[in-house]
Amino acid sequence: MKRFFRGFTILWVVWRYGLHDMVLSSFNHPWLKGITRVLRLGRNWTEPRGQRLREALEQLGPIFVKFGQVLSTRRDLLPPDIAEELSLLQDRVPSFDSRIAVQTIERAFRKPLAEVFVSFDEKPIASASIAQVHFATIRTREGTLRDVAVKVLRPGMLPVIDSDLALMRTMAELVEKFSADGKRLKPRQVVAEFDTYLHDELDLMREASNAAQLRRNMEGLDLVLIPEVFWDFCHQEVMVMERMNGVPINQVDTLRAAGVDIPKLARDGVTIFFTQVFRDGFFHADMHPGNIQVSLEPESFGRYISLDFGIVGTLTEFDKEYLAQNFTAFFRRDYKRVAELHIESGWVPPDTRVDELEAAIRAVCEPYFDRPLKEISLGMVLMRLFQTSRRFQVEIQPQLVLLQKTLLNIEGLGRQLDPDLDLWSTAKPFLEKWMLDQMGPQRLWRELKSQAPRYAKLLPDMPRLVHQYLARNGNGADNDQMLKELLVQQKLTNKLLQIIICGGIGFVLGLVVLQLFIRVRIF
Ligand SMILES: Nc1ncnc2c1ncn2[C@@H]1O[C@H](COP(=O)(O)OP(=O)(O)OP(=O)(O)O)[C@@H](O)[C@H]1O
Repeated sequence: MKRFFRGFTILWVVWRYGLHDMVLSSFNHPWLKGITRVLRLGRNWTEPRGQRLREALEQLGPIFVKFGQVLSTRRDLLPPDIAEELSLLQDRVPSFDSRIAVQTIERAFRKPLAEVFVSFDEKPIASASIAQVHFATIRTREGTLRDVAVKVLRPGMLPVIDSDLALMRTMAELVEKFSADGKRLKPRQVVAEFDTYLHDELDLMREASNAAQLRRNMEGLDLVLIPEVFWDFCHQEVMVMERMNGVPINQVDTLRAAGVDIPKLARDGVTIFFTQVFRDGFFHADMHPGNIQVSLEPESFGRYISLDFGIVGTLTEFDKEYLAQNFTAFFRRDYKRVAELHIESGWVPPDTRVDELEAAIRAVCEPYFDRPLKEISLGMVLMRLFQTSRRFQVEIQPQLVLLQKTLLNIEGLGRQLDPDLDLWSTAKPFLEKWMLDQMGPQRLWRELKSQAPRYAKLLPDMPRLVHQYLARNGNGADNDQMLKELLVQQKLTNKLLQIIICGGIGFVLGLVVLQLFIRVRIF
C-alpha cells in the first residue's frame, strides 16, 4: 500500500514538473506520443528541462536527490544542460533529533552513551541525507583523551531506500523498453550502480576501512591528513574518527590571508590524486569542496585534510595501463594508437574498423590542441573519449567513469585555486614513473621478491621430498636408477639456470636501454 502511494506521489510530481513530456516525447511508440499530447493538457513549461528535473528530484526527497547527484557525474550519458543543473542539487535536509542519534549509538554499543564517550555534543555539526556528524571525546585503550567526530547513520533508511529503488527499477525498465534513447542511456545499469552505491553508504564499517587504507597509503606523502579511525568505537551505523581542524577549501581568501601558498596547494591536489590513481590504484572519489579542508595548524600548515570516504575507486593494473597509454598517446596526437588500445582492451566488438574509430577519436581530440597545454582538461578528454567509444559499442568500465568524474572535480578545484595550473606538467612525472616502473627492472625485481617466499619455503623441504619420493617408490636398483635420473635432471637444471641468468642479465640490460629510449622519446 505504502509503495502504491509513493508511486502515486512520484507520478504526480512527474506530471507537475512536466517530466512526462520530457520522457514520453523520447518514446518511439505512436500511442505513447498520443498520451503525451493528452497529458500536456494545453500546458507549456517555460523553465528549462534541467531546472524542472532538479526541482522535481528535490521534491521527491533525499534518495532522489542523491540519485540526481550521482547522475550529474555521468556526463558521458547526459546532455550537458541536464548534467549541469543536476550538479546544483544539494541534500539540504534538516538534522534528525539528536535523541535518535544517541539511541542508535547506545543500541550499537549496548551501553549508555556516558559509558561510550567521555563527552558528546548533542548538537550535530553537519547533517546530510544518509548520516549526521557530532563532535565528542573518547578515552582510548591507552587511557588518553582524544577529540573525535562521530558519524551516525540516519535511522530507518534501509526500507525507504529499498522501496524507492524498487520504483526506480520499474521506471528504468519502462524507459529502456520504450524510449528511443533507452538502450544508450542504460537506465537499468545506472539504477543498479546507484543501488550498490547507496547500500555501500549504509555501512560505516566499510567507510571506516576505506579511511584506514587511504591513511596508510598517504602516510609518506606528507601532503594530506586523513583522520585516524578508532576501531573500538566503530560499528555499521556509527563511525568514530579523529576530529580534524581545517578551513574549507573554498574559503580561498581565508587561506591566502593565513599565508597558505595557493598555487602549491593546487599542484599538491593533483599530486595527491595521481599518486592515489597511479601508485596505489585506490582513490578518494567524492572530492567535492565540502569534503576537503586545509590545515592551518603549525605542525601541518598548508596540508590538505580529506573527509568522507563513502566512495572510493579502485583500479587494476590493466585500468592504469589503459589510462597511462591513452594519455600519452593523446598528447603525442597518436589517435591510431588510442584506437588500437581500445581494440586491444577487448572492449570493442571484433568487427570494429580501426580507421573509423581512429577518425572519430581524432575529431573529438584534435580541437583540444588549439588551446595552450595548461588549458587542456584531462577529465574532458577522457569524457569525450568515453562518449566516442560508446558510439562504437565500447563498454567503459564503471571505475574508469568514476575516475573521469573525480578528475573533473580535481581539475575544477585546482583551476579555481590557480587558473594557471598546468595539469599535464604536474601529471607527467607520474605517468613517466609508472610507465618505467611497469617495464623496468624494478618490476622484475618486485616479481622475484613476491615469489621469493614460495621458493624459500620449498627449498628446505627439497631433501625431505626427495627422500619421501624414493622411499615410496621402492629401493635397490630402482633407487640407483632414480638417483642417476635425478643427477641428469640436476645437470639439466644447472644448464637451464645458467641460461636463465644470462638471459636475465641480457633482458635487464635491454630494459635499461628501453627506459633510456622511453625517457628520450615518449615524454
Ligand atoms: N573527522 C572529522 N573532523 C571534523 N569534521 C568532520 C569530520 N568528519 C566529518 N566532519 C564534518 O562533517 C561534515 C559532513 O561529513 P561527511 O561528508 O563525512 O558526511 P556525509 O553524510 O557523507 O555528507 P555528504 O554526503 O553530504 O558529503 C563535513 O563536511 C565536516 O564539516
